Amino acid sequence: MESKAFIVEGGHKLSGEITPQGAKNEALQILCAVLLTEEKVTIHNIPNIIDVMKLIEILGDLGVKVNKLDEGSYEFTADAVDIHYLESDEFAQKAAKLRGSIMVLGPLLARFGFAKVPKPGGDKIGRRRLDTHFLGFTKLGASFNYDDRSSFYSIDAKNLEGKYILLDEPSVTGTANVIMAAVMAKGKTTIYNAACEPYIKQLCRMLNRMGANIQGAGSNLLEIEGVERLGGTTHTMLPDMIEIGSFIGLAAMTGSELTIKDCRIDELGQIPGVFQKLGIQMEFRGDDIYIPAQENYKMERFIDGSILNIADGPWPMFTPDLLSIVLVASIKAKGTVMIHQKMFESRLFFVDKLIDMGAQIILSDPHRATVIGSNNERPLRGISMTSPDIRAGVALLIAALSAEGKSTIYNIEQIDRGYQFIDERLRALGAKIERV
Ligand SMILES: CC(=O)N[C@H]1[C@@H](OP(=O)(O)OP(=O)(O)OC[C@H]2O[C@@H](n3ccc(=O)[nH]c3=O)[C@H](O)[C@@H]2O)O[C@H](CO)[C@@H](O)[C@@H]1O
Ligand SMILES: C=C(OP(=O)(O)O)C(=O)O
Repeated sequence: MESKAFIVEGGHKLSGEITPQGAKNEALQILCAVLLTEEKVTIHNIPNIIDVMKLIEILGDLGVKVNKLDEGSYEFTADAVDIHYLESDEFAQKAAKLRGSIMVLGPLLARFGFAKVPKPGGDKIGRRRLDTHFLGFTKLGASFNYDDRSSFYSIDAKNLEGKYILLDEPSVTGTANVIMAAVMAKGKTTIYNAACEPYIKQLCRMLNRMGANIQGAGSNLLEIEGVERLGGTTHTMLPDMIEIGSFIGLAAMTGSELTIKDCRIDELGQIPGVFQKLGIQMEFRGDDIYIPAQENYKMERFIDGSILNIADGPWPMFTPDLLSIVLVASIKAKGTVMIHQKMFESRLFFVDKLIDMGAQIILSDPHRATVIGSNNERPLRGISMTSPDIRAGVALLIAALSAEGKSTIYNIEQIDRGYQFIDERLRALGAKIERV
């Protein structure tokens, strides 16, 4: 995709049904896990987004046979991995473009005793340290080196041995990496303070189907009994919960009646409840979320009458990836809310664009923004803006679709990194978006 901007004509109501794509952050883990076996792994519901396609390309370059079966369905066979590819300039360039590339480390270490990656890419949303990954690998017996000049992290180990590992923080990609390193280690590994997102649960389920022995999936205490080898399997990605949350925010801000199909509501944790706290009505119809057209909605207060505060935290707390969407959805509500982004320090700066559009927001510091909702009395106005990161990008797109007049959003590669054909899918609901 060569395009650079979306031109959005705001103020149109959307309506209809939309089906979420497969989960981006699950896909990045699951794709790396195909490196753990020389047998065929079939994966369904793979989202067609930039980050995922880049990772598939890297797997292919590493020698994994990639066979596309259908839209979103692929077979992978890692029976001839060329570990020397990790030394190439091409790998350095490609792997540095996405966050997910860091998760080739665990499986390559488990299978080949060596791995390296450049400093990974992903959103520039504050410091994104990787200590947890290397703390885990070194506990299992690997030696670790960081080359400051080339920005390459490398690890190697003749043998990995199961250990008790208390993670310093429940890092999502860190937990996935340590699990993948531990599944074929000798003996028992216990990971405490593990991340427990549905993504990690899905990864554990997949690995168990491949022959691993992991107990505790979905909790913060994982017990892994090492096995000799893993075999092939078939895996289907969950619907992307961040897309689901984004569509709830979109429906609310544009006053649209939308049905979000096949949501796996059982795996959404706090997500629907947080949007309901903003006053957004929704109905669960089987596994669909129905959102009626709402001109007005009123934020709740806490039981003692104090002002609402919505903060992120490691799962099962509210995911940081949806705070930008919650923030934008609160602009139209009646009431006041403090949005507290605890985990990242540069994810709220996009609010200056919302302020330019007419929103009443006070950015108190890099972590906290207070939104004084308009009760739908002061519509936003369209402006030109640049998308700083994936979720802020979609938050700005939602704001633009709800605004009076025309907006231009630049740097939409950020949005395409994580939302599949978003312009096309929203046009089908009646949105006026042009890709230029
Ligand atoms: C490819 C991928 O899957 N990316 C996701 C993954 O990134 P990623 O795995 O990189 O994020 P981590 O879970 O490692 O940490 C995210 C940030 O939160 C901080 N932190 C973490 C735990 C904690 O208890 N306290 C704390 O402050 C970390 O220091 C870091 O700054 O998880 C993040 C947190 O859900 C999401 O935003 C990213 O979309
Ligand atoms: C921050 C995100 O992605 P990444 O970790 O790939 O930068 C995200 O998905 O919101």
